[in-house]
Amino acid sequence: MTLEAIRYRAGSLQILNQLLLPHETVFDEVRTVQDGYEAIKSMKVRGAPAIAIVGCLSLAVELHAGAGGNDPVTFIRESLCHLTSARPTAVNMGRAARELMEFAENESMEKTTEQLRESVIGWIEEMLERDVNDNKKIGNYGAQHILSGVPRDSVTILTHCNTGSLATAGYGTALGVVRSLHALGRLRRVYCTETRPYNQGARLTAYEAVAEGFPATLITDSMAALTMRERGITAVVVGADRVVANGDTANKIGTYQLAIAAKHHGIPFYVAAPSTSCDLSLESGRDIVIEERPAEELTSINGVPIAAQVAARVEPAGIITELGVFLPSELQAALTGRLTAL
Ligand SMILES: CSC[C@@H](O)[C@@H](O)C(=O)COP(=O)(O)O
Repeated sequence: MTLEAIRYRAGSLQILNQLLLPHETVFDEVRTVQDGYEAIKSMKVRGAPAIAIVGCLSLAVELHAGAGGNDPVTFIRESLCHLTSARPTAVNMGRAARELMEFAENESMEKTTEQLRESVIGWIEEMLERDVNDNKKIGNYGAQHILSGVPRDSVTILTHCNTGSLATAGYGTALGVVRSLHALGRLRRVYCTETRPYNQGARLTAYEAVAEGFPATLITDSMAALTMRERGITAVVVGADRVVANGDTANKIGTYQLAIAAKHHGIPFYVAAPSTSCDLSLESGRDIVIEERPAEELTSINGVPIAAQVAARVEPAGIITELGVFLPSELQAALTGRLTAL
């Protein structure tokens, strides 16, 4: 079974409102490009591939109703530009916009406006099917690769954020690898990080794991390094919002520290992403525009304030004890009385 997050038929689009999960299953109607933009911006729909698919499908629905009149190309261009601005870090929407615009401009040279609308809708509808097929291949490649290192054993995976059916047209990317391992009977357990501040791991990945029957354990983000040390993690597998030419990857906040902890523990770290998430026009990760979300997403949960409104930054330079201030390397000596603070 695979969860359904996008319901589409010609002229009609409904999306599962992921802000209400796991408590409520509500499908919202998307009738216009503006509805699509708002659903993406507010994160009713999220995950790089799903953002692009829902954005483009919202355009398909409006085109089906005749939007753009005698000049659909201008309408398509303005709509794609608007949709791309909703979540800039995930490259899939921007890339789909570029490719679709090129297609629409070519089609407009030899087709009537009605034919143009139809062929653009057809192009968009293919995105849905392509994404599911790509994800199944990612799942298969990833599972086979990970299993090649452990020929007989089951494996334990740690993943971050939500990269499953809810973040794609179906099957998932990093969670697709987990899904394939489970289907092969080789998944011992998947550890899912809660993924603060928006809790996609706790609200969405844990929900998918229960729905699909994966053996899963939810951990706080702060438990990840210890889990790597104590729980026999075979591999860390995460998704991507954008992978650039040198392999640098932008993904949900917290991915960087997982990569560092994995390296420290000698655990292989994989990024599972379709080629539509790759952006070879950028040389390094420093060129990626990183989306800044509202501070309230950290200081409240579902509108309930949970924190004082301060800006905090932690850069520990030593360990301050009642005996004095010590470097980590000095602590043992300090606590056993062999060293005194200056
Ligand atoms: C297949 S989803 C790939 C990425 O978009 C995913 O790893 C991720 O970080 C999602 O973040 P989100 O902020 O929930 O859109």
